[in-house]
Amino acid sequence: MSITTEGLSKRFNREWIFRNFSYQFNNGTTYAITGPNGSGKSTLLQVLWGQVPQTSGDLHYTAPSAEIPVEKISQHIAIAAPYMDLVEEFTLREQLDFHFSLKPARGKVSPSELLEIMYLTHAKDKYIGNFSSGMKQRVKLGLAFYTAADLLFFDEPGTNLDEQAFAWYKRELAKLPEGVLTLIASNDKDEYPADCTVINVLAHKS
Ligand SMILES: Nc1ncnc2c1ncn2[C@@H]1O[C@H](COP(=O)(O)OP(=O)(O)OP(=O)(O)O)[C@@H](O)[C@H]1O
Repeated sequence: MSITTEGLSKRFNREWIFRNFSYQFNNGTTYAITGPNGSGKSTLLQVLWGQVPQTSGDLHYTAPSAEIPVEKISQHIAIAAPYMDLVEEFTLREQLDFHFSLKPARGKVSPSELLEIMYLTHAKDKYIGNFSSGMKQRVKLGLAFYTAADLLFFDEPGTNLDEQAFAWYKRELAKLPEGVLTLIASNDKDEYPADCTVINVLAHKS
């Protein structure tokens, strides 16, 4: 999967968040979206995954065989972001079953295997609403890593993770299969690979 933007622009009220952003995000590549608080990292990600409409410009998703229309892109993406909520009323096991009833798992990993991968088997019958913020973040990341998606979006992935969980996040990131396009919005260099392509939103304000 690749994403091509042509003159992509987003304005909230009178403020241009980014303007005339033309770029090709290539298949199998990892990108960091950087910029200070409020510069537009989350907005750019949300426009790129088709949730927030752009003010002007074009956005194209291309799979190896064909172009994918924006209304079908949700089948190809996985997202872990602070504003994407889990279902608080579900137990963890129910959350996993629900998620994988909507989207297939990467490498046919089973919910039990994913519980182990996330180091959360002990919490499988606990309600998500009673999880700590770090546990919730591990679930969001685990679901994103193990959904069979061509496009992965992470917004502030290290939020609330302790040292051990952060190391786990880095290991899982490094294990992603070739061919996955990964975008990471972050201001923390540790959250994205040192050799990835960095795009600073501030460079696209005009
Ligand atoms: N729905 C909205 N309506 C109006 N303004 C918005 C909306 N969403 C975001 N903004 C504004 O757009 C700007 C960019 O916000 P955004 O959340 O994309 O920044 P960010 O770089 O991700 O910030 P942070 O590092 O704090 O997460 C901010 O000024 C914000 O107030």
